[in-house]
Order: sequence, then C-alpha cells, then structure tokens
Amino acid sequence: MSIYSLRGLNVRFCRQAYILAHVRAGVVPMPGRTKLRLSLCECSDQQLNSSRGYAINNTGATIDELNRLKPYLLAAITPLRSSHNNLYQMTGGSKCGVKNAELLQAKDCNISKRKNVTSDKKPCDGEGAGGSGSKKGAPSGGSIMGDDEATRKTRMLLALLAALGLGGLLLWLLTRRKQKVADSTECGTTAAIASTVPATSAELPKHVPYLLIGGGTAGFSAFRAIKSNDPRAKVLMITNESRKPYMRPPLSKELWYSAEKGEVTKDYRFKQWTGAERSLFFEPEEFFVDPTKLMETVNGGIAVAQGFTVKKIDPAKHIVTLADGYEITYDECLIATGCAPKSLDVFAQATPGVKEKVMVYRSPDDFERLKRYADEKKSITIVGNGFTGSELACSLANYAKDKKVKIYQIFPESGNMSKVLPTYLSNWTTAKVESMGVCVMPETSIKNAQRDEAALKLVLNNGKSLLTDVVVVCVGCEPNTSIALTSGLEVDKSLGGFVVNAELEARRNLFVAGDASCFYDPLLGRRRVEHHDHSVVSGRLAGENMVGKKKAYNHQSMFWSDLGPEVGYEGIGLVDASLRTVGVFALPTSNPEPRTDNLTETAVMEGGGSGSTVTVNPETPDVKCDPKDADEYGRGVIFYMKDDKIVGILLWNLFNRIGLARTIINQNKKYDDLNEVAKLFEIHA
Ligand SMILES: Cc1cc2nc3c(=O)[nH]c(=O)nc-3n(C[C@H](O)[C@H](O)[C@H](O)COP(=O)(O)OP(=O)(O)OC[C@H]3O[C@@H](n4cnc5c(N)ncnc54)[C@H](O)[C@@H]3O)c2cc1C
Repeated sequence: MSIYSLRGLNVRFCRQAYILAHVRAGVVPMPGRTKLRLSLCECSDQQLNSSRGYAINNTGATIDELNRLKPYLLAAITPLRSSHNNLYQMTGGSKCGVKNAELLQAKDCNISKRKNVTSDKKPCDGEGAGGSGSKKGAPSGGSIMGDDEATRKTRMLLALLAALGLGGLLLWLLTRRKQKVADSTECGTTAAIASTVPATSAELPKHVPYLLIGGGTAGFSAFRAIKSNDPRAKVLMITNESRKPYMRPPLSKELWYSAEKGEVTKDYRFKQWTGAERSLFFEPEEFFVDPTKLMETVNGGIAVAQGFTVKKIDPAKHIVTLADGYEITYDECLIATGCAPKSLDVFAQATPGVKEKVMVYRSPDDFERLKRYADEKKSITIVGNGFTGSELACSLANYAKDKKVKIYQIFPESGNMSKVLPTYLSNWTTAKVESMGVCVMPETSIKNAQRDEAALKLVLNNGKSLLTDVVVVCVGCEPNTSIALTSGLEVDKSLGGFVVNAELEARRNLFVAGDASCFYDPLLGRRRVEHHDHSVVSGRLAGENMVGKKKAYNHQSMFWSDLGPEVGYEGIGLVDASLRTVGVFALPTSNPEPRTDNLTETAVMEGGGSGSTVTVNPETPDVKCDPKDADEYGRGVIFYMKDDKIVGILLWNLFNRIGLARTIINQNKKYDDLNEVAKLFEIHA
C-alpha cells in the first residue's frame, strides 16, 4: 500500500474537482494544461470498496465512478512511475488512510486558493516527506550537482519539508472540521468527506425492530412517534448524509440572519423570527445511541448509521440491502428519503470547468459553501423563482449588505413565486425582492454557460451575458425513489413519489412519509407535498402506524415561507396560482404581526375537523379587495378557488390563523360572500 504523490503532472484544477469532474464526464484526465499537480492515493481493491481509506473518494465520487476512473489514473501515473522522475513513494508510517488523505487534500486546496490556482510551487513536495518521514525514488533527472552539495541541499530540503509538514499538520488540525464538511472555494463539490458511522456496515445490527431509511424530518418525526408509543423501542435510522437529523427551512432563511463572516457554529445555531435561539439539529449528539450498541441497550432509543445508502428493499422478506451488499432485516420499516435538487440541462451538459461553479442548495454543506462565496466573491447568481430561490436571494442580499458581493436572480417566469402567488402579488413581491438589494431578472433564461477564467459567463435568452462567480440552481427537487425499481415499489407517474395507501403504507410493514410519499388526500385527491409540516405530520402518522395504530392520513398540512424579515406567509391546501384567486388585503400598518414558530414540531394539527362552525365577524374592516387599489400589500388573505369552493388559503403577513384556514378548507363548501369569510381572519387585528 503506497501513496503516490505526482509532481509535474500539469492538470488544470485542484485534485478533487478535477478528478470528480472527469469521472463524471467519463474522460481521461489530460495532462499539460495549467499549473497544479495531481496527487493521488493508490489503494487495494478492498480499500477502494470500503468507504474509508481511499483518498480520492473525498471527491464525492461514488465507488462505481472511482472504479471507472481507476485505469485512467493508473495509466496516467505509469510513465512517471517507471522513470521515477516525478514520483515520491511514501512508505514506512504512511498509510493510504483517511488521515493522510485528508491532510493532502486540505493542503492542496489551501495552497491552490492562496496561489489562485496558478502556483508553480509544488505543494506536494512538502506533503510527501511530511506525511511519511521517508522518501524513495527521489528525482534522478534535473540539474547536475556535486555529492556534498547535493547532500547539504537534500538535508536543507528535508528540514524545510519537515517544518512544512509539521506546520501543515497543525493547520490541518485547527481547520479539520471546516475542511471536512466543505470543498475549497475552487475545489468543486460540496460533498462532505466520505466517512461512515460506524466505520463499516458489518458493525450494524443484523436485525432491528424499527428501521428508518433517510435521516431527515420525516424519519425523525417517525422515531418520536414510535418512542412515545413504545418507550423501549430500538430504532435504527440509515442516512446517506454525514450528519445527525436536522431541519432544512432555516438553511435559506434564519441561518443567514444569524450568520457572521467566518466559521459557522458547530451545531448551526440561529435565532428564529420569534427571537428564540435554537440549533438546526433536532437533538444534540448525546441523545443518540451508538449504532453498534443499539441492540444491547435496555431502554432502546435511536441510533443513526451515517453515510450508508440503501439500495434495495425486499418487502416480502423484510430485508434492506445497503450499497455494499450488507443486509438488515426489520419488523417495521419507513422510507423517508426526501427529494434531491434538480439541475438544468444547460449545466448538466456543461464542461467540468463550468460545473465546478454551479451548485444546488439543500444541506448545511451547501450553506457553508455559499456563505464562503458570499464572503469572498463578487457575484452570486440564483436561478429559479420558487421558495428556495426567492428566500435565498433575499437572505443573501441582506447578508451581503456590507460586502462586495452582488446577488442576481434569474428565472423565465414574470415574477417571484409565480406558481404560488397571483400575478399582481408576484409582481409586487418581485419589486420587494429588488428593494432588498437583489438584481432580479424575470423572463430570463440561460442559453449557454462558459467558463471565463475565474468566472462563469452566462449567455442569456435576451442576447445579454452575465459574468458571475457562482450559480445556485434552485429549480425544484425530485423525490428520491431510485430504490423503487430494485424493490418492486410503485412510483406515481405524474407526481413522482412512492405510492402509498391512506395509512401511508406502500407494502405491509413498509411505510413512506415526507417529500418522497405520494398519498391520497380525501379532500383534494392524490398529492405529493414538499414541506416541513407535511414531513413532520406524515412521519408522525407513519411512526404511529409502525407501532400498530392503523390511522389514516387526512391532515391538511401547511407551509410557510419568509422573504426577509418583513414578508412572511403561510399556506394550506391547494395554493396554486393557476387556480382562480380572491385576495382581501389591509393596508400595511406600523404594527406588524408577531410571527409564528413553525419549527416547533408539536405546533401542528391544531384546528381542523369538518364539524367546526365558522362564525362571521360582524365588524366591517376597511379591506381592499381590488388588487389595483392595494398597491401595498400589508396583510391579507387569498382564497384559491376550484368549483366555487375554497381549496387553498394563503395568509399574507398574517400569523397564528392557520387552524382557522384549515377549518374553512375542511368544510368543503361554497361561500356566497368571500369578503365575509375574509373577516374571520381579522386582518386588522
Ligand atoms: C433550503 C430549504 C428550505 C426549506 N424551507 C422550508 C420552509 O420554509 N417551509 C416548509 O414548509 N418547508 C421548507 N423546506 C422543505 C422541507 O425542508 C422538506 O419538505 C423536508 O425537509 C422534507 O423532509 P423529508 O424527511 O421528507 O426529506 P429530507 O429532509 O430531504 O430527508 C431525506 C433524507 O434521506 C436521505 N436519503 C435519501 N435517499 C437515501 C438512501 N437511498 N439511503 C439512505 N438515505 C437516503 C437523504 O440524504 C436525507 O437525509 C425547505 C427545504 C429546503 C431544502
């Protein structure tokens, strides 16, 4: 087992991004471009197949991708190996283990950043000696010198290398966490270094009573329901992420308002709009049981197997198979695999150099990466006008207020949130987003993207071009249903997601909740919902059914969104701008509504029930019903109509009324005067 550090192999980008980009593109790495060298770790097949120990697995490439690349890499080093001209083989204490690998990578990225990717210094020189303490196959070519002089120079070089190595090690220790979770600014992927907890799947239990696939909101909510009904339950959660369960909504909102330049806190603490402080994580590290000890615990609990991907389920035999072939049997299983952000063809088919500058947004790693860009770069372009794109644009503009970075938002539609808000409100919102400092470009699409040295050149449909440092693609997400095919599970053809029955069951003892579920709503028909509240409530119901409650899912879930601290809205039912809408607004006041805490997982399920009666408030508030009159939309309520019934309600800057909105939708009846219904919401209160 050896580490080979290659000098003089002039590849274009820093190792991670370069290799990943080429693995993904399926082409051979081409030497002879610019200045950085490639260093790589050669391991046995066994190591290659374990998620630890293979340095270039830090690229985020899958084992399949690495296997495909391996012959190219070996071919690339073969000539250098034989000539020994540029090859340092590290032996002795050196291992092709994670630590050395991380060290090499961390230093590579730092150096390339400092030198702006054009350094002709050979950063690997120091790594080789520093990492191993001994060196074989020193360069035999190069300049000719006398023995003494050569010995003296070698000693000096060794001393220098040792000092560099020590310094590097210290720096690495200090910055290890940060380096682990993110790429360098120029190093492409946002993937965390591939490591698993526990170290190998063989340490996981062979059988568990409750198995949760997916480490997100729905999965964690199911755990809570299981635990409160079966206090000694032993629950194993399997997630392909490297973190314990956390919530996503603050990633595009509150975290940016709490963020300061520099490193983020370990547990991603942030202030909610209500002023209360909390962490992104549902529970602290100590809350969780060690997965290797789960089956021995007396009181049970939840253990999280981190960094493992489920590839297949055998619903008949109750077997879950991991990517490495390890099998776990279960009594009850939940699929809560959520969804994955989509990209655009223009980027999916672009060159590796372009892809390096394009990211999606869903995880804390993405937050950290984008924050670094916001701290260091000159321009960020967000593509997409939906929830994530619009929230992020506002949050970034606020974060960037006293920074040099400019925020652009591009989308082909005519205004922000156009799929949800009626046109007049979407237009108003666009103007509001602009007033927050975002350069919004509606009716704009990207025809082509080219790498222009450090930046990206986006060629737009209007003939103009935009130079930008990074593009964040926020164009929706797709449910993670790849295991459906291998497991014989049905996916809804038009909505996506695993098809489930009223009890959220796909097959007996196999449930689905959250973004990945396609469920039947008795009132509004078959649906798939990508919102926090739905994940909490469907996860909870699935958990209850896993302990045998046999409950039907008929909760009308809500969602919310915030466009900066001044605009917030909550919605329920079919909030779809293609439906007929009726909006009732009050003029803005200097007395804004106190916000709700939607992240408190217990604050759902209130109200509802078709038996509740709606009482009309006899007061006649000075409401503005005509959108043209109300050019300032302070507070209001919008009804979404289908067959003259209210099927969706959006509360604009009105909080703590979602229970009433749920009641009205559940009544499923025709109202003669919507103005009267609007009064119930006490817009002026
Ligand atoms: C930036 C952002 C902001 C948001 N803001 C709001 C908001 O303000 N309001 C709102 O209502 N909603 C919001 N949402 C949506 C909300 O967060 C999601 O609906 C919710 O997280 C879905 O929960 P889930 O558990 O279904 O999926 P996820 O949270 O996506 O969890 C799925 C988990 O499964 C894992 N996984 C997938 N496949 C596998 C596999 N094969 N093996 C092992 N693990 C796997 C994933 O890695 C992930 O850990 C936001 C989402 C994002 C990204």
